[in-house]
Amino acid sequence: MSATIRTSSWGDSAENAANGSSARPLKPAYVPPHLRNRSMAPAEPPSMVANANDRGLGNWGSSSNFNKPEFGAGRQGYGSGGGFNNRGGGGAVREHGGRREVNPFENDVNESFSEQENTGINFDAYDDIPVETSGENVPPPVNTFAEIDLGDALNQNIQRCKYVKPTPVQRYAIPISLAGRDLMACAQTGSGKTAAFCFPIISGILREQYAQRPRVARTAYPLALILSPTRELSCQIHDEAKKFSYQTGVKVVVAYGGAPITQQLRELERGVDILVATPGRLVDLLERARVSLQMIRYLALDEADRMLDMGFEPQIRKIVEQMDMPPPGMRQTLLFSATFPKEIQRLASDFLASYIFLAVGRVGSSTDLISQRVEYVLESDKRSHLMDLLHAQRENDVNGKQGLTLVFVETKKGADALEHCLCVNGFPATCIHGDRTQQEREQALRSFKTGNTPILVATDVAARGLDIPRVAHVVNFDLPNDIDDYVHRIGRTGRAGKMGLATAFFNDSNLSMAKPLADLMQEANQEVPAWLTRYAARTPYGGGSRNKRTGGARFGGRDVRKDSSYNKGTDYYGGAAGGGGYGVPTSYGGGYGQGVTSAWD
Ligand SMILES: Nc1ncnc2c1ncn2[C@@H]1O[C@H](COP(=O)(O)OP(=O)(O)OP(=O)(O)O)[C@@H](O)[C@H]1O
Repeated sequence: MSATIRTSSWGDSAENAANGSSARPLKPAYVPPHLRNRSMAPAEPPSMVANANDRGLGNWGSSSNFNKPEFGAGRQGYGSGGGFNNRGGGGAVREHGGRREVNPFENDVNESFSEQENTGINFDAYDDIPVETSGENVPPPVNTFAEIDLGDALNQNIQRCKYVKPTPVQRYAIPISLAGRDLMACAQTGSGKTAAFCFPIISGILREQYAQRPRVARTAYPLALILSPTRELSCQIHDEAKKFSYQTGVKVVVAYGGAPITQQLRELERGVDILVATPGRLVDLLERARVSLQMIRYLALDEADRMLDMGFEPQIRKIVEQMDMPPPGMRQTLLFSATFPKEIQRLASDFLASYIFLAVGRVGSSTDLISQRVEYVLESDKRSHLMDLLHAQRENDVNGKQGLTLVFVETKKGADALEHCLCVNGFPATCIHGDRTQQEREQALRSFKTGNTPILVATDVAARGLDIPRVAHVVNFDLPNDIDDYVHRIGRTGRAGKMGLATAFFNDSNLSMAKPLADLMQEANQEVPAWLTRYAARTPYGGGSRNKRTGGARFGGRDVRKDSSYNKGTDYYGGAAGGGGYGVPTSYGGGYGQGVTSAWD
């Protein structure tokens, strides 16, 4: 027997709210495994959410405390951070446009390292972590933040963040960057790369006496530019950078597409030292001459391999090479990612001068922290299988503090459809993808983060960089076509010392992923099902043509300059790929050519 319910999808409920109707087609409700084949009363209609922007917990068990900001709220009363030095020039950064600086720690609900919940990163586990550095005169790593002279104000903010020790990537990357060297850094997801590039930039800005910036009306002259592929990630980096630079006088501004440009222009006019941006919006600002890159001293590309992938490469080249940014050698360039395919490394060398290559960790994921499972699920069974998993999760929830579940699908339509299906079956879900308005995207993410809707269905727009505490489970409902994308997706859990679970649904449409997936799992000491090993043996290496990696060097964990074939006959740092473009017939989501609206940006 199936119960019928009325429901409303996210988009529709807004529309319905407008026209006073909420009628939807009738759908059978999900029946949990233990109630199947039983005569039963119609399932309780899920308490669907009235508000189009708030999918609420509905009947999601007893997880009533999802919404509570339990940690760190109201932390304040810190003394003035002072300043590293009295930096001259710069101008606009001291006063924050004459406004009082908001305490970014005030509403800090990041529980990652709270005493109650977390023992913090298990640093001992990292003691034997393999680290590879190459390049000339590599500065030695440090063991503590105290060993590095970051300045009082920044040190105080590090304490406010409750960072006790530097993570392995920070131990190596910060001294390298502070020594003024260009860096290509590869370290696993959730291992603290954001701070690894933010600390040296902030410290450097505080330390240096930069020449007076030009005074051209309505044009901003940032000293540092941090580029990232998605709006949400740029916002996150901006939030982090604001914490790190609190009371230092360093001004951080974010610019990204999909949001009104006027507000961003106003912020820029008030002065900016560090500009965090997505490429599309930045190009717009440059073309309007509202931003000049003439004074850039630091360029950081987060998710650098994605930024130099064919979707973004033309825009990145335009920003870095064709506008007024100082060339390599005159600026410091920092590239970070958890994955660095060799062909991207080659391309990246165009943007670097005498760089140091750093690889921290064994494989391109948080390895032991993430339990990886792969299950054979027919396309037609995926939905019911997912609901079984979610149901079991709910049943096993002993303390009412269910973790969050992130479900990755291939297409935007697929995301909408799955979200709808979950909601009508009583699983509080929301979704994020490139066809949603920016407001909807931000609202969905907020609702997920707070636990109000503990299931987020997402396309690859949420695959990289997002640091969402309490993501306990990542489900690859549709496997990606590229193993690196898999690495980034599962990296949304098992972050910063926490354990996580990743489940992948595999079927015959994923044959090209059999071998890379089996290899990756094996390297991460995960149990590889015998059937997957058989598939892997039968199928040639696939996993995305842009990402063939030779020699077993996982996640590009090897400096491409060491390859005998590297750049034969040309200058070591001259860039092997020349004009870029490495002819990749990819079908990965999100990439876009010049002038095309992006799901990412
Ligand atoms: N030294 C530290 N001590 C404790 N926590 C830290 C430290 N450095 C960073 N963190 C925390 O670790 C978490 C992950 O950091 P971050 O988002 O920078 O990871 P990432 O390496 O950039 O991951 P991804 O590859 O997914 O982008 C964040 O919540 C951050 O606040």
